[in-house]
Amino acid sequence: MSRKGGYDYDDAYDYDDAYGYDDDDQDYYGKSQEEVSTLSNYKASASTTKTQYSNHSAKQQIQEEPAVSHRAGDDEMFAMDDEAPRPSASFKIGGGSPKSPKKQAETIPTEPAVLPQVQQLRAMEKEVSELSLRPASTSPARVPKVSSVAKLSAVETAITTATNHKQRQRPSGAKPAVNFVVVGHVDAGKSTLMGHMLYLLGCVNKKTVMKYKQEAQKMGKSSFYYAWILDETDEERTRGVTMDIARACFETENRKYHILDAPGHRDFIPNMITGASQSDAALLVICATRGEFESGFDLGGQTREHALLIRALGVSHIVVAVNKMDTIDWGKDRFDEIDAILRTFLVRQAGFTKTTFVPVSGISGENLVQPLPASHPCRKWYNGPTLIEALEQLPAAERPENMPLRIVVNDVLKSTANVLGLSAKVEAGHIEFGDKVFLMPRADLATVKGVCIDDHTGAAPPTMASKSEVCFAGDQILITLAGNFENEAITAGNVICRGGLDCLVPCKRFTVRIVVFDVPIPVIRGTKAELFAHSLCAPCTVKMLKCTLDKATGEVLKEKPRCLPKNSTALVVLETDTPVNLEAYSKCKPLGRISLRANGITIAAGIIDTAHTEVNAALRG
Ligand SMILES: Nc1nc2c(ncn2[C@@H]2O[C@H](COP(=O)(O)OP(=O)(O)OP(=O)(O)O)[C@@H](O)[C@H]2O)c(=O)[nH]1
Repeated sequence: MSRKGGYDYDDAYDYDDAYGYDDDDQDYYGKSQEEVSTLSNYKASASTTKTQYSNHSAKQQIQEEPAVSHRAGDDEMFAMDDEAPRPSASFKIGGGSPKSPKKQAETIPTEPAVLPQVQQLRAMEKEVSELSLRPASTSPARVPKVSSVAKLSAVETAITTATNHKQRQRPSGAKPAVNFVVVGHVDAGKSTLMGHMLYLLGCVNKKTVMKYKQEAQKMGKSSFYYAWILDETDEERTRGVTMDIARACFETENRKYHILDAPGHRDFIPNMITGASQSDAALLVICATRGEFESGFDLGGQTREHALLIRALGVSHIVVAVNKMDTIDWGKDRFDEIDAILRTFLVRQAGFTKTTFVPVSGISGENLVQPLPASHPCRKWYNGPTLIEALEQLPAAERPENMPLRIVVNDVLKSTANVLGLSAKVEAGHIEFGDKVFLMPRADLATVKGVCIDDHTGAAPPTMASKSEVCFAGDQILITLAGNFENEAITAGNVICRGGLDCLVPCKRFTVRIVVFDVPIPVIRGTKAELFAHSLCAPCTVKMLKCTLDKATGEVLKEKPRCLPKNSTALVVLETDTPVNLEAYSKCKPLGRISLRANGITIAAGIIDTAHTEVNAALRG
């Protein structure tokens, strides 16, 4: 890529152009409730799936944290009557909790720590998008070791084997799908809020919720029963902490939603990254309780880190749920205070252009689905949307449906020597029954025996695709493949592609444009890190520091710098220990975004400029 004249980096970078926003940032305050569309007829669509991401979950130890003082009291939960739960303005709180975010609190930085870097990253994205020459033909998984000799010949076969497929268009009447990740500081109430919303939308029946309520009470965790709708493992329920990404779907009149509920605890950031890298939008859940918002937002709090990460991973649309409003009596002053601090950060530092703030209570269900009644204290000062209305207003994402097929494997649901049942996301292209595909990086040839959108309704996750339909970019799918597989070798982070020119060639070496986060130790040649991208996690080494770049202009500041201090922007060469499924951002955005973590912190994020696939070039002439 030519850098003649420098990159067109500009502090006043136009996010609107790059992300399709309008200039008129809609503000819901002051809008009458009547102006906001009412969305009462949401259809129940599906329940939840917990994706098993073994590498980043249960084995990790959570540090002890002090008690949280603002919880729904165990004995003070509203009683569940025969009707759907009613919002309760007089809902009380109390009780203790085994965990709290307070330990992570330090000081709020006085100056924007990452603003230029994030802007720089956005500028990088824009530039490579413009330079794109042709349509490019869940917890992350450690890359398994593969035999390089066998793999090379298999990859050669894939590159030289064109696999035919039919051109397809998504039916024009199909509802757009929105994938959104739910993020926020530990204990902000993410799972409770989403679980309650699924219940109110009719995706989870009352019997199930009652069962969870009783079981949670027995375990002394009665305030967590809505969270149990998403937190399905015993360990999560005992600890009251989300550890893995939980998936769920629901459908409204206009949209299909796929939720990825991410863990808030910093030990599980890699799992959160997996969710974020598959999402079009984010729901950031903030705890309005005094002291808790501050803990989450201070340096080291996950509100800040999550927001920066999701933006760096290409998520540009965000809705902020200001949760636990019941703990502050739905006070306008506190809401405004949070809005002012957080909006400034999200816009100025993280680079989001449009942010919608919605006051809610996940535990009582207020303002999630039904508008607040006129007598509600919040209605004195808030006439904006309910949470579901705010989600309905997220723009539909553009889908690269006619690009070369790229399907990222999130989970292996069933695995035998001849059949694979996978949970996956189509990032580009489309797929249907009978298609011949390759499973990278091993380049195993496979035939699609079943593929369908993952919107199951059963309590337990399915193991196989139940039907066959054409699935397109953006769809979360279940797919069944027939072939000859080495079971252990198929993991999350594998990518399904076609052969020939559309083949995704695994490689180890990448030139990447990164922004360095607020790191205590500079990045140097030889720095070891974990590279995260889509569902992948691979050990890597910084092999070369090519140059540092000017934040404003993108011009080369210094060739071959000796180190990259915090907040710098640079072009580096990374090498993974084994070949991985990534490609240039200009060819496929979801496969071209990476973040680097070392010693438990995120040290950089960036986009792939070049994937050095020599074998690809040689074979294709
Ligand atoms: N008072 C009150 N308590 C809430 C509300 N929402 C959640 N909680 C409580 O906050 C605690 C944490 O809720 P979770 O839903 O597990 O929080 P989380 O953000 O999903 O937690 P992690 O995923 O582990 O970070 C539970 O005790 C909930 O009952 C709310 O709106 N009001």
